[in-house]
Amino acid sequence: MKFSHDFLFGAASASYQIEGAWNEDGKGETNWDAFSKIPGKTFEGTNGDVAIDHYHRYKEDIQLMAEMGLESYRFSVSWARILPTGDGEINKKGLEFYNNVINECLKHSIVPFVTLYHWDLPLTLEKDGGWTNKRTAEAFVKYAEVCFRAFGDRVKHWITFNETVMFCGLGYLKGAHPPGIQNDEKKYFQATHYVFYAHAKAVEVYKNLKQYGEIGITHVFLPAYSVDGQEKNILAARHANEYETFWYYDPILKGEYPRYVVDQLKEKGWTPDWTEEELKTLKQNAGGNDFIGLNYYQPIRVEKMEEALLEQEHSRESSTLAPGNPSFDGVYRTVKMADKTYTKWGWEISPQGFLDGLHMLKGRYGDIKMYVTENGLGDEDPIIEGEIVDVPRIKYIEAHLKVIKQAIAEGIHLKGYYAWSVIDLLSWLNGFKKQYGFIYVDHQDQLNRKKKLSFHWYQHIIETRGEEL
Ligand SMILES: C[C@@]1(C(=O)O)OC[C@H]2O[C@@H](O)[C@H](O)[C@@H](O)[C@H]2O1
Repeated sequence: MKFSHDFLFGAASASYQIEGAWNEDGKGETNWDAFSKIPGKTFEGTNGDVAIDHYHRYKEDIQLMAEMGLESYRFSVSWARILPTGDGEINKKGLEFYNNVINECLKHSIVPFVTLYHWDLPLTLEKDGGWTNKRTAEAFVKYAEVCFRAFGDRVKHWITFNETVMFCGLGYLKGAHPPGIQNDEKKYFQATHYVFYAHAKAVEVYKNLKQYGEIGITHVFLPAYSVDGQEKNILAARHANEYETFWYYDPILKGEYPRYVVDQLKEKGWTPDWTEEELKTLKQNAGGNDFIGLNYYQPIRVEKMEEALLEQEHSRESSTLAPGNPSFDGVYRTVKMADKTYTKWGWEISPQGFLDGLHMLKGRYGDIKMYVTENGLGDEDPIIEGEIVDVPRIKYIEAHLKVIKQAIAEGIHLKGYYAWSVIDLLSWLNGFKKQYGFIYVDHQDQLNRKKKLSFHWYQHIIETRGEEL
């Protein structure tokens, strides 16, 4: 059986990780431009000043995507190229660049799928409290409207935010991302709330513009499973799902926060300073979501933590989502299990975990349309006689596409798959060491691009619409 004709085979990237040109053509400075230059913050001091120079090589890159037969390209807009100070004057050169990228996609019949926020925040706003300040939420809504009006005649698929749990969790709990704050639960929950509020307002603005495209949000999908059948560990997995999944999906799809978490935040003094108007906005716009984007890489296996949580000193290494770490509140820890398989970065490889998780989501949220907006293998690809023979990536993606096909057959409303990433790019915490792409970038030879084995494999899958999977 083939994937249906309206299922999109895509691949993804993000502005800070590919563009470079960090201070060109009027672009404002971002939190990542500044944070990445603080000694010790990034792997081997890597940063996005040049990245893979997509800003100047986007035509070549999109041409390669066309050769792969890519049906859709998910990329993000750098807010600071459009509004250099976050909520001030529009930078026309910024609009011009993304118009060129969109037009280049359409020239090759590639559907642009645009993420408005993939972690690079204008520095002016970061310095003014970032996502813990409502000003940032209000500035985001203005920025989103500028993008809708500038690109919405050609862009019909919009993602507001990428992986809120990552930029809020790493920004305010682990300190591995800007603003580099550790263990501040109150700020963490406040930031997530203002992101959800900004999302709901952006949905409202988009629907009022009547551009008749679709809008949603992309979350990490990290289904938690108990390590065994013990009641205490089953409850620990429930706790993990409440904080890592339902806290993120409920306010978007139900328009209200999960009671389980709200009650506990109240006890601990972590409740966001929200207003009735903000909560009403979430409720009123929940129905406006056309889809939810899932970034699935792995499930987590959890057990109850018995010992008290000591104040955690986090590091970049302890922030790369490998198992064996306690949850921020010390209720559970993630566990690496002997009978599972893992990537070089310790992420479990579990297509079955994805399938089971999809049914959990459908059980809680009904028949909401879903896209897999990221899935892929972070690896150090083998090079044999000058060829990048990334067979592990082919096996990883093949296994997940098989499960996606099965999920659709079992009634899950999945309408697209975006591999992370279309091309090797800068990893926030792993520099250029952790590769995800179908296209190799040679940092020893002028960032020249080279097709990997997986490029040809994915080209065949798209051509045959996955019939043989
Ligand atoms: C943490 C990490 C990684 O480096 O493996 O997860 C997978 C992927 O998620 C994306 O949303 C990030 O933009 C990209 O940089 C990757 O980040």
